[in-house]
Amino acid sequence: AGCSWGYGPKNGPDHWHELGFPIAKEGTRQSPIEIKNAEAKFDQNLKPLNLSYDPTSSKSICNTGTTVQVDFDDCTDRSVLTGGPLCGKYRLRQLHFHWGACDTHGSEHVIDGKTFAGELHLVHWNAEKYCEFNEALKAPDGLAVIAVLLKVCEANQALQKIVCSLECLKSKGAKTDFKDFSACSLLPSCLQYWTYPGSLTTPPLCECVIWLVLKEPISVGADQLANFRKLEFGPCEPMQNNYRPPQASKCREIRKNFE
Ligand SMILES: NS(=O)(=O)c1c(F)c(F)c(-n2cc(CC3CCCCC3)nn2)c(F)c1F
Ligand SMILES: [Zn+2]
Repeated sequence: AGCSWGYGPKNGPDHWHELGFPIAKEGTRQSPIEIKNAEAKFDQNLKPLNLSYDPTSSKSICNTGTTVQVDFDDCTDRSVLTGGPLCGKYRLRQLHFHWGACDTHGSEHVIDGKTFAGELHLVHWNAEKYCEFNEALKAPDGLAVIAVLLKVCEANQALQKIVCSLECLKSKGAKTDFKDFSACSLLPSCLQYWTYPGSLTTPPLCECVIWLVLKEPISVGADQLANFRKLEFGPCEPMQNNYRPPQASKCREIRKNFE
């Protein structure tokens, strides 16, 4: 079954196409991409994002072996995203992070040539149109992921609950209860965004994501981010640089809801 994918020199993004995910090379809407603001088209028909998250829907937090992830109860419409370019109601399933070995890089999306220290992804799926998540993965409008860029400056109080739980999540597969977490507390005050059709940024790289990249980053403290790097991919392998670099835009249109 070959070696499983990761972010190392032998199983990282440049190898994913030969590890069972040919779409990595052959896909037409792969993510992330570089966003050039001047080339993004303002679309007045784009609605504001409408988030309604129930803090009691958070369940657990785990080290998946490639990221740290908070899972939510997505069996009913407890935490949903509507509006923006979306048709229908998208249920929040999980949130997770990507980050670098140092504060100069680690984000997946690159904005006008600028990389950020990390990126938060809030993963939603179209529960109005599809019966389950794995079905939504096969549809061009199956998922909606909100991407929030992380910039290193003052510490972020809303992140602290996640940072505090990291010490018991060091090893791959570690998992613990994570109740009453307010996902919307992680969002910046301004929800202006760029949007484009893309994919999961990790295998299986399904081309099922409507991306919503927020223009305003959130802050993260240098020591908060240092705690993320104490997690491990595997024994003695610090979890860092778990990001995919920008992929070919292949003449996709990027729209924005701000001028
Ligand atoms: N970076 S991203 O693009 O925001 C992003 C996502 F949007 C995801 F949905 C996943 N994802 C992966 C699985 C496992 C499934 C395991 C069985 C096969 C399908 C995937 N569940 N969610 C993911 F890993 C990820 F990185
Ligand atoms: Zn992600």
